[in-house]
Amino acid sequence: MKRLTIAVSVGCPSGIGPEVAVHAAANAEAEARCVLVGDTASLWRAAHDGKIAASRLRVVASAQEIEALALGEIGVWGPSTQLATPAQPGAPDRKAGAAQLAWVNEALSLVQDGTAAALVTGPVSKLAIATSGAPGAKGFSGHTEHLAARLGAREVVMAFRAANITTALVTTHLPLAEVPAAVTPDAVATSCYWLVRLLRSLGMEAPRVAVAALNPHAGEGGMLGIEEETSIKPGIERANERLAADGFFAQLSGPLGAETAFRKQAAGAFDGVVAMYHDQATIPCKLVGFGEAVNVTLGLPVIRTSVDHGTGYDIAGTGKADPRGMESALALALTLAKVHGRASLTAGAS
Ligand SMILES: NC(=O)c1ccc[n+]([C@@H]2O[C@H](COP(=O)([O-])OP(=O)(O)OC[C@H]3O[C@@H](n4cnc5c(N)ncnc54)[C@H](O)[C@@H]3O)[C@@H](O)[C@H]2O)c1
Ligand SMILES: N[C@H](C(=O)O)[C@H](O)COP(=O)(O)O
Repeated sequence: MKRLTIAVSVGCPSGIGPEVAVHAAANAEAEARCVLVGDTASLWRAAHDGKIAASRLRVVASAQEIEALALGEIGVWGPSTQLATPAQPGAPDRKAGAAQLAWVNEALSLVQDGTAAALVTGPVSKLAIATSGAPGAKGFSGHTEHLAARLGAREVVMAFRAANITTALVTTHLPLAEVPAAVTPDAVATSCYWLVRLLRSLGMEAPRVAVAALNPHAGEGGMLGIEEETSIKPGIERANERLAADGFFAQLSGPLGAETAFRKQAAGAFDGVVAMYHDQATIPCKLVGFGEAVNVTLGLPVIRTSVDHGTGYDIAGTGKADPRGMESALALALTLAKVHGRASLTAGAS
């Protein structure tokens, strides 16, 4: 059996990231060799609290040591940045913000240098990172934007996959007031294109995709907004042209009222929905799949998935955190790595 290494940045050490990461790594498919990147003391405490034998955690410091991990062993990346003072569950310390960002970058490096096949990220505090003063942290608004900038990705699309909802966003971490201007034909086309690519990677040869409207009732013939005519319809046309040029077939429908698009997808009429803004996608997705939905970044030169939930400070260290989101994130990363190899869903690769 060929095993693939998945590098996992564990997220805020005062949140539920370390516990869900250790738990999910302990239950991961045999083909996934997990290497956790975070504060070692927090990881050992999470294993102890989660009743996972400490003997299953092994500190590794090189690609060779990772390769040598036995079935059932969980790698802990020894060169990870360490905290100067122990993290307190549920009591985030902004000083840990720099470490959270460092772990993302360190786990990414393992993918970039070929040691790992995919990156899975645990939940971070955006505020702690953005205010940490660490190089590259100012203005941190999420992994999606950070990874795109760090990797020089020309296009990046945030997507979520739950049991019966798969959705890609046209805009991500943006104040709502700035959304209409950001819903451009190009942005709509990019999101449609990458959602089709994701669905194809998951085995759908001719995905059926609904493109949501921005305005109530799809603009009601212009009475309730014009973006459907000025941006979304031209965006769908551009997406169809790009997909055809790349030899990909898909049925793009829309703009459809967002409520209709998601309701029909949940009922099986569509394989995916393109959403115009963050909460238009995350509310339905997390309503039906919270705790097990996966956040996946499309367009990067690496495979990156993540949990759909946040740092859960109110339950950190209590044993209440549901690890299924991290388990699903590991499983999707493994699936994509098997389909694409390390090269990921990059433009040009099919
Ligand atoms: N992938 C990420 O890095 C990511 C994702 C979402 C939010 N965040 C960040 O997390 C912080 C807190 O955000 P929030 O309060 O909006 O969302 P949250 O997901 O942390 O918490 C919302 C509620 O859901 C519960 N919850 C979350 N995960 C759970 C799990 N696995 N099992 C059981 N219950 C769970 C929490 O206890 C809380 O009551 C913010 O800083 C936000 O930016 C990070
Ligand atoms: N938008 C995500 C969610 O709602 O779950 C979350 O904020 C994390 O986003 P990044 O993957 O960009 O950090």
